[in-house]
Formats: sequence, C-alpha cells, structure tokens
Amino acid sequence: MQRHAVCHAVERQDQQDVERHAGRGLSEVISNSHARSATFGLSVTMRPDYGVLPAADLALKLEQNRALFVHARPVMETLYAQIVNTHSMIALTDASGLILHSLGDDDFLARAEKVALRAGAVWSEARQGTNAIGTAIAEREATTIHGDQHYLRANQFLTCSSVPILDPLGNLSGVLDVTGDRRSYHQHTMALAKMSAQMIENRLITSTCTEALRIHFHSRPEFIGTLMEGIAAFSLDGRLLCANRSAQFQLGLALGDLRAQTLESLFGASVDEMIARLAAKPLALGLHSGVAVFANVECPLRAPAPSPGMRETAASNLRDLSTGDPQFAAAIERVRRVIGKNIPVLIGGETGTGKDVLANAIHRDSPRHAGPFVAVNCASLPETLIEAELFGYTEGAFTGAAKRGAPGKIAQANGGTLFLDEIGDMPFPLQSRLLRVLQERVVQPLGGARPIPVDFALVCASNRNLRERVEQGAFREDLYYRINGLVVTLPPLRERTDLAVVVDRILRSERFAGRVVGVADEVLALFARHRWPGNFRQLSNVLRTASAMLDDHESQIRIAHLPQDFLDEPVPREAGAIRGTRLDDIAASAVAAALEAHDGNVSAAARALGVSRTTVYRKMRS
Ligand SMILES: Nc1ncnc2c1ncn2[C@@H]1O[C@H](COP(=O)(O)OP(=O)(O)OP(=O)(O)O)[C@@H](O)[C@H]1O
Repeated sequence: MQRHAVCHAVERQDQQDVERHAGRGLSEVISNSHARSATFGLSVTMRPDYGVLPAADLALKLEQNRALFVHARPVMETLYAQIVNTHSMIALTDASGLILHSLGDDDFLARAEKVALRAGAVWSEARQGTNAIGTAIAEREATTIHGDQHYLRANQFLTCSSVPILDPLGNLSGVLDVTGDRRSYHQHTMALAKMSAQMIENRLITSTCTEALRIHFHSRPEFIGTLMEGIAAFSLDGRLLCANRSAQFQLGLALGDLRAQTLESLFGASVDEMIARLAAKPLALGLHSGVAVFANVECPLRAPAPSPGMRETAASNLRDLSTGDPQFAAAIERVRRVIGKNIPVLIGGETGTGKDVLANAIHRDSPRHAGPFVAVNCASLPETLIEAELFGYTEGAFTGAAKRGAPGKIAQANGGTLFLDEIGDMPFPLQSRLLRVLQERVVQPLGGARPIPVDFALVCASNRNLRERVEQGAFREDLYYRINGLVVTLPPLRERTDLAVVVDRILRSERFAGRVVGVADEVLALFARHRWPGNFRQLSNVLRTASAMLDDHESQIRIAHLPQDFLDEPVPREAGAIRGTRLDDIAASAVAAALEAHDGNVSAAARALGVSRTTVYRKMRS
C-alpha cells in the first residue's frame, strides 16, 4: 500500500515535470503520435521489435553517416561527462532512427539493452511507437517523451529527450537522444541535448564548407567562437551556401529565404572586400537589418600555403581509418596504445594497404600533431642523394650542393614525426648513421657542421620482410631492433571483411563520377573474390575507371563498367573454382563458397563477402 503511494507520487511528479518542461502543445504532439503508432499496427501491450542490424550492415550505415558520426562522437563524449552517474545514456541515430552509436552508464546501458536501445536498433515510431527519437523525427522538433507517454508499455520506464540534427543544407541528418530511467528525469537534460546538437551542426557546417568564405559573427565580440556565434558560408561568387541556427536567428531569415541572398545583401560587403579584410579580427560589420555585428572571416582557399617540410596529409585520424575489419581494428588499437610514448612504430603490409595513410594518421593523433610530418621514401632516392636528403649538408659540403646548405629531413622532423617509408631499402652504409641518430638524438649534417639535437616520433614502413633482410645481411640487426618498438601488419584487401564499407567510402569521398554512385551486388561479389595485388591503390583505380564508364543517368557500377584488365586478372580467392563464366554464376559461386566456409551461416557469409544478408538470400534463391 505504502509502495503504491510512493509510485503514484513519483508518477505525479513525473507528470508535473513533463508538463512544466515540455511546453504547450505537448498533449497534441503525444496524441498525434499515439494515433500514428496505432496506424502502424502497434498495440500498447505488444512486445516491441528488438531486432538489431547485423554488424556488417551497421558498419555500412556508419560509413554512410560518417560525417555525422565523426562530428557527433566527441560532442557525445563531452555531453556524457555532464550526465555521468545519472542512470542515463546518449544515443546518436541516423535520419531513420537507426541507432549508430551509444554511450552511457553501465547499469543503465544494461537495462537499455533489454529494450534494444543500442547500436543497430531502429527507434522510429513505426517500430517503437511514440518515443522521443521517432517522434522528434516525425515532428522535426526537439521532443521529450516521458514514462507512460511512450506508446509501448515496455518502454514506459524511460524518459527520453531527443533533438533533430540538421545537415548544412537544412535536411534531417540524425537525432541526438538522452535517455534515462524516468525517475531520473532532469529539467536540464533537454537544454544540454539541444546545445550538443547545435555543436554537432556547427561542426558539420565548418567541416563541409571548407572551401567557402565563412563568417563567424555575433553582436557581442566575446561570443564569437562560442556556441552562440552565427556561422554563414558563402561561395566565392557571393552566394549563401549554408547558415547555422544562430545565423538564421540573427539575420532574421529562415535558411530557404537566406539562400536567395548574397554576401553583399546580408553583410554589405563583396567577397573581395571581405577577403581584403581577412586579417582584421574581429571585423565590424552591419547586417542588412542595420544591426551591428562583429565577425571573424575565414577563407581557407586564400590562406597562406603550408610551410615547406610539412607534407600534405590525408585528412584521417586513426578512428576514421577503422571501418569494421577486426584485423585492421586490432592493429589500430595497438597503435593507439603506444602513441605519444616514444615507441617507434614499424608498419608492415603489402603495397597499397595504407601504410603511408596510417603513418599520417598516427601523426595526426599524436601529441606532436602540431609539429611537422616529414616523410622520406628510402627506395625512391639514389644512395648518393639519400644521405644528404636525410642528414642535411653544410655550405660547400659537396660539388653541386646548394650554396647555403640544407637542414635535412631528420632535422626538419624536429618536434614532429619522421616517417621512413620502405626502410628495408635503405642503403646499408646509411643504416649505421641512422642508428646513431636514433641512439644519440643528434644529427650531424654532411660537411661537418655542429651536431643538431633532434626530437621526433619515428614511424617506419616496409613491404619487405625485414627479418629476412636481416638474415640476408642486407639490414642491420641493431637498427631492426631499434625501429621495431611496435610492429603492426596491415591486412591485404582480400582478407578484409569490410570491403563493402571501403568501396562505399571511396565512392563517397572521391565522387569519381562527379557524384556519389553505388556498386551493384554482383560487382561486390566479384570484388570479394578478387586477389587485389595492388590493394587500395588498385581498388581506387578500378572504381575511378568504372565510374568514368557510367552514363549520366546511371548511378550504379555494374560488371560491364569494370576495366578489362581487371576482369582479365581475376584469380579465385579460395581454392574452390568458380562454377560457370556468367556473372550471375560467378556471384552465386562466391555466395555458395562463403556459405560453405561458414557452415551455412548467412550473416557470417554476408560479412565475409562484404554484402548484405538480403543479397546472400537472393543469390541462394537464384
Ligand atoms: N583505408 C583506405 N581507404 C581508402 N583508400 C585508402 C585507404 N588506405 C589507403 N588508401 C589509398 O590507397 C593508396 C595507397 O595507400 P598508401 O600509399 O598508404 O599504401 P602503402 O601501403 O604505403 O603503399 P606502398 O607500400 O606501395 O607505398 C593511396 O591512394 C591511399 O589514399
């Protein structure tokens, strides 16, 4: 009896909280959503659909929502730090309500797991009835759904606050959700979720409009650089590309109306005038409404060129590189553990497996990331040049030397990372000089100048077996032990289980056809059986050439688009021969072999082939 009364008191309190914080019109939102839930054929007492997407399909979805995921994850971690130990969790979904990523308190995650509130589950209204994620998507509004406002009884122990995340064009990109036990409802949760969603949107804008002229503005200069700042991006001919929520508010126009405006009509200055004043920070400007604002103007295309010695780096960090292959993910995890600990990393792997890309990512994630990344390919330089290139030389050190001498790559890497690619090809006499640099941390330029102290992180790569080179007497054993603090070997493409994700990512990032295209299932099946001697480099080339073969109206690469030399090359991956020569036969054969190798387990076979389960089922039926 007493327990009953307590429960009622909690529920009353819950209800009051919700009414107080969710604002007017809530009952209408809920009743509309309940009506929709009923039309989806759901009933209050039914057991919800707890199915989750298989890991390979989820990895593909993550890849498709990569920008959202990459920018949301750090924000989610910051948000989590605010709500830790409140029996709650944070979830990020795509525009359909599919949970891409979640994090939270262990105790609550365990309870949430029971109602499939976890990555791979879909929380649309159609699947779960009224719930904050699904209802926020349906209403395109920040939504709190509390306790028994959930349509399904199974979900009524939850309180959820969800905020839609819009992409720079104003389209729904996903939802950020904070869910907890309904007894732990807190009035600040929605405010925190809204701020976090805004942070993600701002990050999406700044990362998308990298080549645009961007204006960060506010009527109070101290608010520039904070969440309150307006961000508006313009093409270099002055057209508005996108504007964040604060910019829309300050400019007094919705995104659709802003698109008809130009830099000049909104800020009273042309692109050239803005660029001429790039250095003024903050810059005083007048809005079209007459309101005075302060602005920081950025125009990366007009920014100074990077300093020499600093190589162009691929814009990836370690997290970005991992796309679902367990072997590769394990290698990345091991690398992550030694980063910043003065342990040299030696990357092995066949040509084109991404050793250079990984070395770049290691640098980007290291505490020395603000320093230079200096790469030297030991195989591409003649022995006579590599010594000068690496160690530097003084004025007049040898005939033909530049008048003033040069510092050398090792000295240039000071404070950053030195990447010695193809180290197995380093000429033997130079190996002992390199060893001395690594031991003594000073470099002596040719020509006898004073030794220069150097401090850098060392990453080496080789596609040769260095152990064998040591045994053959071609590589110094002492140097070998000096450089192999951590050895990671990148898997060849033919062994990777995330081929579909990799292909999707390349097509999205490269836009070879001038737009994003896809790959037909039979092509993926063929890819899955290919040996890929050139690994990523070869895959990129094949996709580039195939994309060029597409007609304007075609959006999928089919076998007919693949380059002939690639089709001539196929070597079956597994021992089992391909049965038949028709493409369908080849695909069916690949599926049959994968099923056989995985004891008929469709999910495992789909993962191995890098295709969806549906594809495997289709091929089984055909
Ligand atoms: N994960 C990846 N996804 C897509 N493309 C990639 C990936 N990793 C590498 N690449 C691309 O593949 C090509 C080869 O990569 P990289 O130069 O890093 O390989 P490598 O192992 O160093 O090759 P090599 O031994 O021949 O020097 C590059 O164009 C790179 O951008």
